[in-house]
Amino acid sequence: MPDRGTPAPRPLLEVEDLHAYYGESHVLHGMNFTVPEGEVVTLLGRNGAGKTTTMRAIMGMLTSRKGSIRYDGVETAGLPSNKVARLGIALCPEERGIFAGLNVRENLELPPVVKPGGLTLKEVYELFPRLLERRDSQGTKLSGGEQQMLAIARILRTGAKLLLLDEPTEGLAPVIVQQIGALVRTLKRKGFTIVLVEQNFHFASTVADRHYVVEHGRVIDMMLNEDIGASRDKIKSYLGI
Ligand SMILES: Nc1ncnc2c1ncn2[C@@H]1O[C@H](COP(=O)(O)OP(=O)(O)OP(=O)(O)O)[C@@H](O)[C@H]1O
Repeated sequence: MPDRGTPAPRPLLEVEDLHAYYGESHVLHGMNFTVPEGEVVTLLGRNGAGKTTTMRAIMGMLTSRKGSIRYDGVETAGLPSNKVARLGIALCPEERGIFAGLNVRENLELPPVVKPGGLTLKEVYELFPRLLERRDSQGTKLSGGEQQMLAIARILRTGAKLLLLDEPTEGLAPVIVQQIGALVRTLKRKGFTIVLVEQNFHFASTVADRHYVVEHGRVIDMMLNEDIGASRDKIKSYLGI
């Protein structure tokens, strides 16, 4: 939790005047935000605001982009996604990307280790006991919550330190959303830095240190989670809820 009495932690990710395009369509119009090391930061905003596109641009998955993205002081805006991954950034996409024909263990064995420090299978199973129980089940047989856990577990295998989680609670029952919340808090305690795209503001407020509000491809506001009580009406109007 940021404390105004102490200096802010150093920024791990700095996005500056980021523009991105799909063909002729100009989608990000100068995104600016900073992610301090060790924080959980959310990108909040309505459908189509540009949150997923921002994650994909950070990951190097969009070729048509301009502006600056610095990770740990290194400019990454011109790098392809495999090089971005090797610096220690991983994306868990909204569609989860589980290999349906492979079982849990095989899905966990697939990701390449890009940096030392990735979780071993044993460590993954300690963190996700449910995945141990389900280790021989095929991807298609998993519940939505189990799939989401597997998708997050997979990126923890890589050794990444900055985790980009795109709508991890989407379509999940409240009890599973709570489990994802507990997981996010555990990952923060373990020292990961997390950027979370969320439409579920209630969930976001239970895990995040700060929130950036995205509208029409720009960040239009930033709020510390500790101040969120006073900003509730403003947020409701931003999100149309
Ligand atoms: N592959 C694509 N080709 C063309 N336009 C796209 C593509 N993906 C997204 N867009 C457009 O870019 C804009 C931003 O989309 P983006 O998915 O980043 O928004 P979002 O804030 O993540 O919303 P959502 O929650 O709906 O995913 C939208 O207008 C969307 O229609």
